[in-house]
This record gives sequence, structure tokens and C-alpha cells, in this order.
Amino acid sequence: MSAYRDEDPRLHGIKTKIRVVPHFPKSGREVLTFLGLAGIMFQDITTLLLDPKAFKDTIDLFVERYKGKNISVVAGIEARGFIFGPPIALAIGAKFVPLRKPKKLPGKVISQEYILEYGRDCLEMHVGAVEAGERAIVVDDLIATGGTLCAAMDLLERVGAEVVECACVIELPELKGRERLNGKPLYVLVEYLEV
Ligand SMILES: O=P(O)(O)OC[C@H]1O[C@H](OP(=O)(O)OP(=O)(O)O)[C@H](O)[C@@H]1O
Ligand SMILES: Nc1ncnc2[nH]cnc12
Repeated sequence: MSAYRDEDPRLHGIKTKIRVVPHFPKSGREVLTFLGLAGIMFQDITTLLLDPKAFKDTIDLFVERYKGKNISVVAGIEARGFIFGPPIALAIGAKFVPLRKPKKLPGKVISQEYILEYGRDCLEMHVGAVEAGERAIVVDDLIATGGTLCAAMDLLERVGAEVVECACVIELPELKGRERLNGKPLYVLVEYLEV
């Protein structure tokens, strides 16, 4: 589901604060050919963070959606899910669980590899951070191909948690990441169509 179709007046303000940077972090000709795309249009959320109203509106929209839904885990994906996840977790009374890149977490971890729009990576989660039966949401800034969210959901489901929904600020619909989520609900605030 995309909140943008609801035309909440806050969404336009959020969208205008996201800066689009062409060809970052790579011009990546081989990746572009593989994906059949003209170029990476990097969605830079740091400009959204510079605007307290737009940043607060972003958090509020997620909190309004998830408050009172019996969610005990907000899992945030490194790095940009660490910006949006914690304030949502605090506001809905859930714990925040960081899903980190390899070799960053000091305790015992489970790992899940995945393929990105411009490379390959792996996510890890601390064993014991989430218990079987807990209701979780996964938070990130953006869904592109959906590989990262799939890896995050796999980690949570491997320990027996129920992933209620994935929540992202931005969706790049042309990369069809939503279709990779095996029917798992995805809630996004804004779409960027000119990939
Ligand atoms: O839907 P996907 O194709 O999997 O891509 C989406 C992911 O890519 C970006 O992170 P990135 O891997 O660039 O890591 P970073 O935030 O640590 O820079 C973004 O923040 C998402 O986590
Ligand atoms: N176009 C994009 N902008 C920002 N982050 C991304 N992660 C994958 N694709 C991206």
C-alpha cells in the first residue's frame, strides 16, 4: 500500500525534501545493463532529515499506522533504517532491533545474504533479540529490488516472529521489489517513478 494515494497533505512536503542524485554511488554500466535501466537515481533522505517538520511528519505517519497494533518489534535495517526505526519504536512502545551488516554485532548472530541494485550484501541479527511469536515490522528508508527487505524478513521468520508489514519511506516501483515480498504487506509513503 502506498500512503501517497491517500493524498495526506504531509506527503507532498515529505516528497519535496528528498533529493535525487543521479549516478550515485556508481555509474555502474554493467549493473544498469543487467537491470535494463538508464541509471541509478539515488534517493537521498539526508535532505529530509534537515527539515524537522518533514522528518516529524514522516515518523508520525508510520506511528499513526502502527500504534495499537500489538507490535513488539521494530526491526531497522542498517544504515538508514536506523534513522527512522528508533523513533517509531519509542512512539509505539516496541523494542528496536538493529539488522546490521556483517561483523558489526558483538554477540551470537544469524546471517542472511542478499543481492542489491548495485552489489551483494548480508544482514545479521542478534540471537535472542526477538522471540518466537513476536509481532514485528521491518523499517527502512527505501525499497528498490526488495532483496534487503526479503533478507530482513527471513531473519525474523527464522526465529519464529511474525512480520506484520514492511514500512519504507520511498518505493521505486519500476524495480518491482514489492513483487519479491511473497505477498507480505508493504507500506510506503512516497513513490519515485522516474528510475
Ligand atoms: O530493495 P533493495 O534493492 O534491496 O535496496 C534497498 C536498500 O538499499 C539501500 O541500502 P544500501 O544497501 O545502499 O546500504 P546503506 O544504507 O548501508 O548504504 C537502502 O537503504 C535499502 O536498505
Ligand atoms: N536508488 C536508490 N536510492 C537510494 N538508495 C538505494 N538503494 C538501492 N537503490 C537506491
